Amino acid sequence: MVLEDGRIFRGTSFGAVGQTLGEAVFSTGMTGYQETLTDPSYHRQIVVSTAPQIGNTGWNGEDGEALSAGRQASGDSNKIWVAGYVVRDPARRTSSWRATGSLQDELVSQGIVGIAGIDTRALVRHLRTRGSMRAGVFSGAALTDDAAMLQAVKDQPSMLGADLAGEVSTDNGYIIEPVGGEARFTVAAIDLGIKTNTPRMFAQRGIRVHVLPSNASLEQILDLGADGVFLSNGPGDPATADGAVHLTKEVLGQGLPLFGICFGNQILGRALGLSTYKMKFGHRGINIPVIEHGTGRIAITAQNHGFALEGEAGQEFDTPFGRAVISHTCANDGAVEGVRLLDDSAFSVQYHPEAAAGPHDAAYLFDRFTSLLEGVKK
Ligand SMILES: NC(=O)CC[C@H](N)C(=O)O
Repeated sequence: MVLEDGRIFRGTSFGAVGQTLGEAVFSTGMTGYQETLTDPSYHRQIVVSTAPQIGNTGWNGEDGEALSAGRQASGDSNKIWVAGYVVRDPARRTSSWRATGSLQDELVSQGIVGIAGIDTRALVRHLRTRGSMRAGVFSGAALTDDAAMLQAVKDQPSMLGADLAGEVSTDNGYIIEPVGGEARFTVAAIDLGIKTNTPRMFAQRGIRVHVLPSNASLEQILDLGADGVFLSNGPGDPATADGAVHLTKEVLGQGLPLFGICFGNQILGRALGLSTYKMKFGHRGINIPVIEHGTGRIAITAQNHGFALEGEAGQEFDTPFGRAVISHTCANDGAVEGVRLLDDSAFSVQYHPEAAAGPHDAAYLFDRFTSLLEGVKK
């Protein structure tokens, strides 16, 4: 594994043999690697697991989060989106009643290049000190001399300025019906890299979800008779997502209820006039504490973001759509983790209340959105 600052880690091939390039980031989740690997937000990122042993539950047919890019048609949410995978000690044996195969075999069959046996603790400390950076993993015939590999790493585009939602979004809209069949509300979900569990959370609350491509228009949303709009998570630099920001302003102008997650939070924030920045090494894991201002309530959350909104805890500000507030911040470093309009008609969080993988502390946000739809409908 070659980092853009010239540091090299030598290990053994894990998964497919060959070459991969991406931004090296680390995740502190001790469980949930299948959800991480299939999360479209990880597109173009090489993920390093801080947990030393990975793979013991193998691979199964249920935990994939890659709903995007037409995967729903085949019911297969198991497309691996990470650019590469870095682990210390891969499990030699799969042990789970749900497993259909091993992690190693799945990486091979999907052509995902990885590396094992390196000092991941040293690598993570390096990324934490220097920040996330471009990297590459090379094995087999791709393993050339150090200077050539370093050049390949440096020749790739940076995550800063990367416009990636269109690469993971669905080409065609599709519908996910509510559990039980009877729809109380209809939500238009803008797919910027949507995870499988998000529409599932809506469906469990009696909501029919129309998943729309990232370039959907206000007319499409209005034609559906949507009661509300959802902005999904997704890869890339939110500063490039001008189309989604424009759509969000139109939706807010209509007074339609709006809810956003992660990339969706960055987009709502931008629509409200905030700017975004690239964090040093981001937040990726499933035990990250977030404070809700006003209530002081803390949620332990799942997160996966390398960018964040500018702002201060509890800060209120004027927008063309009414007054807004920085509603949530991270208890570890003060990063913005949520915004909302003070009239509660639009809100979003930087973390993952759909919790796949992760703790369920924040699931109430789906209930809050459902109540909002109820109130508006009444
Ligand atoms: N999970 C996400 O939606 C990530 C949002 C954005 N790509 C970031 O890295 O901050």
